[in-house]
Amino acid sequence: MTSPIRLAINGASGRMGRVLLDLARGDARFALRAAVVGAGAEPVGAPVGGVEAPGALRYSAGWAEAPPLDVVVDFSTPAGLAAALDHCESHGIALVAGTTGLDAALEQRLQRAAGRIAVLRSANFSLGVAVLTRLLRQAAAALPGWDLEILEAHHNRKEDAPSGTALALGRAAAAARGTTLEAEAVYAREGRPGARRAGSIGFAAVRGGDIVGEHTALLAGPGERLELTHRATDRAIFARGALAAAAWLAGRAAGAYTLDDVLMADA
Ligand SMILES: NC(=O)C1=CN([C@@H]2O[C@H](COP(=O)(O)OP(=O)(O)OC[C@H]3O[C@@H](n4cnc5c(N)ncnc54)[C@H](OP(=O)(O)O)[C@@H]3O)[C@@H](O)[C@H]2O)C=CC1
Ligand SMILES: O=C(O)C1=N[C@H](C(=O)O)C[C@H](O)C1
Repeated sequence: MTSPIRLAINGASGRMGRVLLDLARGDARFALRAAVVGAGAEPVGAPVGGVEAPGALRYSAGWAEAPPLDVVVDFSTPAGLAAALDHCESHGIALVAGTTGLDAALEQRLQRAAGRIAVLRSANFSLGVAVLTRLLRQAAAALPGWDLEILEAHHNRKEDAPSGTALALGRAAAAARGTTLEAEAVYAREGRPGARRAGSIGFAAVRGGDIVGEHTALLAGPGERLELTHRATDRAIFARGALAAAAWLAGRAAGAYTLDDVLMADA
C-alpha cells in the first residue's frame, strides 16, 4: 500500500477552502497536513473540524511552520497564492492553483516556477467547463464570422472580473480562430462605443446574491444564435476536480500542467 499524499489547503477558511477541507478529510488518498489562512484570519490556531484534541491539525497563518508536504491546493487570493508559491518553490512541492484574478507579474512567476516544480493551473476545475471549452473551440472555428460574447454571473463577494473562466473561454475561442484574446477582447461598453467590431470577443459580468458560477458563450450569426451554457450550483464540483488534480500531480516532474492532462489520463 502506498502512503497517502501529504496535502495542504491554502485559503482554508474561504468558500472553496471549507469545501476542500470537508472532502479532503474524508479522502483516503490524502493525509491533510496543513490548513493555511490569511494572517489575522478568525480561525488561526483553532482545530480544523472544530474538535479540540491533543495533536489536532490547526489552522495556520502562513507557511513558516508547515510540515513536509507533497502538494498544495490553493484557492485563496493573489497574495495568498504568491506566498504558497514561494513555499512550494523553496521546498520542491507540487502546486495546484485555482485562484483567479492574477496580475501579469504573478502569471509570469507561476510560469517560471513550472521550470522547477510541478504546477497545475485551471480557472475552473469542473468537468462541465472542461467540456464547454472543447465545444466552444469547435463552435468558434466552425462559425468564424459569428459574433462571440462571453457572459458570466457570480456571487456578490467575487472580487475579480471577468471571471478566470470567462477569460479562459475567450482565450480558447480566440486561439481556435487563429488570433489572441489580447487582440480581440472588449471588456466594457458604455456611452456610444459604436458598432461592434467584427471578430471582437465581448465580455459581460453579472454579480449578485449567492450565484456559484455561470458561463455562457453566445455566438450570434445572421438570423440565428447558438448559446453554450454551464451552470455550477455546488462548489464541490470545483473541489473534487482540484483534489483529482492534486492526486495526479503529486510526485510529477517539474512542468506546467492543465486539467486536460488529468482528464486525458482518466479517459
Ligand atoms: N479554479 C476554480 O475552479 C475556482 C476558482 N475560484 C477562485 O478561488 C479563489 C477563492 O475563492 P473563494 O473561496 O470563493 O474566496 P474566499 O474569499 O471565500 O476565500 C479566500 C480565502 O483566502 C484567504 N486568504 C487571504 N489571504 C491569504 C493568504 N495570504 N494565505 C492564505 N489564505 C489567504 C482568505 O482568508 P481571510 O480573508 O480570512 O484572510 C479567504 O478565506 C478566487 O480567486 C476564486 O475566483 C473559486 C472557485 C472555483
Ligand atoms: O470566484 C468564484 O466563485 C469562481 N471563480 C472561478 C472563476 O473566476 O472563473 C471559477 C468559478 O466560476 C467560481
